[in-house]
This record gives sequence, C-alpha cells and structure tokens, in this order.
Amino acid sequence: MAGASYSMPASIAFAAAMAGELGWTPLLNYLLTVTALLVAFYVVFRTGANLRFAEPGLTTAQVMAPLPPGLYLMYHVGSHEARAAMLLTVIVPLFYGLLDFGMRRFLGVTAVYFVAYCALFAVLAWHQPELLQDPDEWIMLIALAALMVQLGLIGGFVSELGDVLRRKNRELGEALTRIADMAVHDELTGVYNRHHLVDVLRREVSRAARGDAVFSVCLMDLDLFKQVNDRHGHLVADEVLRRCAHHVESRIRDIDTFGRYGGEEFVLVLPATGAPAARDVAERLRRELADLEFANDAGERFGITVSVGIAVSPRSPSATVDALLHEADAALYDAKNSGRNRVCSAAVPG
Ligand SMILES: Nc1nc2c(ncn2[C@@H]2O[C@H](COP(=O)(O)OP(=O)(O)OP(=O)(O)O)[C@@H](O)[C@H]2O)c(=O)[nH]1
Repeated sequence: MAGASYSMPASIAFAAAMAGELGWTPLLNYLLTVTALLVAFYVVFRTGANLRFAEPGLTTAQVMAPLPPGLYLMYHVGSHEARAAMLLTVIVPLFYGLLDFGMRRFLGVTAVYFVAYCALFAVLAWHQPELLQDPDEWIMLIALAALMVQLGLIGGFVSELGDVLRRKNRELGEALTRIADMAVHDELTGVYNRHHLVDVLRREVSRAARGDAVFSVCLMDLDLFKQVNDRHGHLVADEVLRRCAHHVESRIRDIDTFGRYGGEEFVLVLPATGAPAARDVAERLRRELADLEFANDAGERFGITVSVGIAVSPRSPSATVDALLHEADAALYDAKNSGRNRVCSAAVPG
C-alpha cells in the first residue's frame, strides 16, 4: 500500500521538476522522506513489530503517512494547476482505508486531510496574499471540500458494508465450526459419534495393516438399559448415558477415541494397545461405571453396569472395520450371555 501511495505524487513531482514548476531540492527531500517511510514500514512489518499495535495492518498510519510529504510538495510547487494535480494523488491513500476503517474513523481521517490542506492554503496565502484573490484557489478549496464530503459519505457506506461483511464472515466461520463439530459429535452425550468412530477405526485398521502397531476396540453396552428407561423414565436414562459417556471420556488417554456407536452402545478405540492392556482398561472402566450412583426424580438411587466385548486388530491387509466390529460384537454377546457386567475378548488373531 505504502509504495503505491508515494509513487504517483513522486512521478507528478518529477514531471513538475522537469517542467521547472518544482525545485530539485524539494523533490530530493520528498524522495528521501518517502524512502525513509517505506523502509520504516518494511522493517516494522518484517520484524512483526506491527503485531503489537491494536491495528496490526497499520492502515491508519499508512493512510496518514503520505500526507505530510505530500503537503510539503504542494507547498513548494509553483503553479496551482500542478498543486491541484498533486492534491488529487495525495488523497488517493484514503481509498485504502475504505474497507478497513469504520465509518467514524474514515470520516475523521478525511477531515484531517481537509484541515491539513486548509492549513497549507493558509500558510501559502500568508506568504502570497494574492492567492486569496485568485478564484481558482477558492474553487480548488471548495472542490476539495465537496470531494471530501462525498468521499466521507461513500467511505462511510463502504466501511459499514465492510463491517457487515466482516460480521457475516465471522458468523459464517462460527457456523462452519459448529457444523464441523456437530458432524463428529453425538448430540445427547457430546462424545464422538458413530461417523467419527468409523473414520478413526478405518485409519487405525490401515495403520495396523501396514504393520505399524496393533490396536484394540472395546464395544461397551449398558446392561438392561431398557429397565432403566422403564423404571426411571427417558430423561433420567438420558442422563445416565451422558454421565457414563463423560466418565469414560475423562478416564482415557489423549490418543484413545471414545464415542457413542448408537443407542446405549459405546466404542472405545485404543491405539498401540494389545489384548491384555485393553482388557485391563476395559475392566477398570467397567468397575468405575458400576460404582457410579444415579438418582431418579423421586430421589431413588440406582446404579448401572456395562458389558464389554474386545477385539484386537489383526496385522493383515485384508482386515476391515466391519470384521473387527463384528468380532467385538461377538465378544460382547458372550459377555451378555455369561451374565453381563463383564469383559470378554475375541480370540486373539495370530
Ligand atoms: N433414554 C434413552 N434410551 C435409549 C436411547 N437409545 C437407546 N435407548 C434405550 O436403550 C434400550 C436398549 O434396550 P435393549 O436393546 O433391549 O437392551 P438392554 O435393555 O440394555 O439389555 P441388554 O443389552 O441385553 O443388557 C431401549 O429401551 C432403548 O429405548 C437414548 O438415547 N436415550
């Protein structure tokens, strides 16, 4: 932005110097000043010092910085035609503020530009009182005032539009995050959903197929959950599901994945875990869940138990998620059939 803000006044100033309208010394001073400003902005951005400011893009500074050197050029230029041409280029940086500034700041910066030019005109008129008699000077001042008002209104409108766009963009970003979150989480319990579990299982199956590591799957099913619903009501049963899910989620490693597979059935994926360790984990969780205490609306206390079926991934390229879950399900079936509240493992693959 900064480079573009200086190149136009610089080229007009150069043309004015060639035409004898501007001395070479003011031109040189201008070029040195804007070079110093450009280097300063470059260093600030390059070193990341801009991040310490409330406005890291430094738009206000970048819009304001070309004004003093521009006024300096206009002060030294000979004819008011050349000054008018420079004035047009000096106000160009204002456009860079259109999208970044809010309405108030844009109007404020526009006002500063206008007041600065009025000050320049006053100084010029002090040294050359005949300027006050020159209708062209007044026309230029009035034209600038009208231009600034127009620019202020357009700028304010665009700024507001920018605000709306930024807000909509933020809302869209938040909505996307929510949707992405909903896509992988179970609505009732907040733990991962079946869709995500299957994704994780697919990843683990292909990793195990490459021979990287074995992993285990625990299929956990709340025992006699129909009775919980029938005796204590759907809402209390929902709360049981939530608490059990949160308990397990809080008691596993970061690398493990736990989620609700459906109904009262949960899946725990244990990467880099063989059958004995998976069994230990499942046993511990089974005991802890059996120790949880729940209460219905009448204050009656009750507990629940879970049955768990464990399957360990085979190191085989032909292994599939379905086959693994089928094994875990068969082990869970054994656990249910042998009295519930227990952990059963599928036969360990060779
Ligand atoms: N409150 C509530 N109940 C659910 C939900 N999902 C499934 N259930 C209930 O869970 C019960 C599962 O019952 P069954 O499949 O017969 O199994 P069970 O009673 O747990 O018996 P076993 O699995 O053999 O120990 C059914 O009554 C379902 O209505 C849910 O999101 N909320």
